[in-house]
Amino acid sequence: WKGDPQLRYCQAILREFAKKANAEFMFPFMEPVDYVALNIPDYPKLIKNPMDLGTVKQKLEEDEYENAAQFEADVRLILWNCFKFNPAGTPVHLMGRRMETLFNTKWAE
Ligand SMILES: Cc1ccc(Nc2c(-c3ccc(O)cc3)nc3c(C)cccn23)cc1
Repeated sequence: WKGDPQLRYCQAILREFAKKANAEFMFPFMEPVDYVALNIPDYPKLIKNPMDLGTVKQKLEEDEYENAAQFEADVRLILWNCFKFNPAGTPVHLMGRRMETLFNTKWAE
């Protein structure tokens, strides 16, 4: 991925997501949803394709993305899962909206 400027930009976006200044709304998406710890046993019934930014970072570093579109699809999967499970207006849904806005802004650059 180091050769592909688009994938290099994906890494810059992950660094932006990981900034302490963004942690207040990024934390639910940084690691896989631990539905046991969070006491949401229905999660795996509802969300068939879990995704999180830790997994995205690992896939990028292990060259699993052929192009930036595949990276974008995984980031949007994180958001769709969030909006599907967390109803509109709930704290985590609102955090997802803030992540979505940040991503759309950086992705459009
Ligand atoms: C009872 C209840 C209700 C909602 C939640 N959501 C939630 C999620 C979450 C993230 C992405 C996602 O696709 C689904 C859920 N992550 C969290 C965290 C880190 C702390 C607290 C709540 N969290 C947890 C428990």
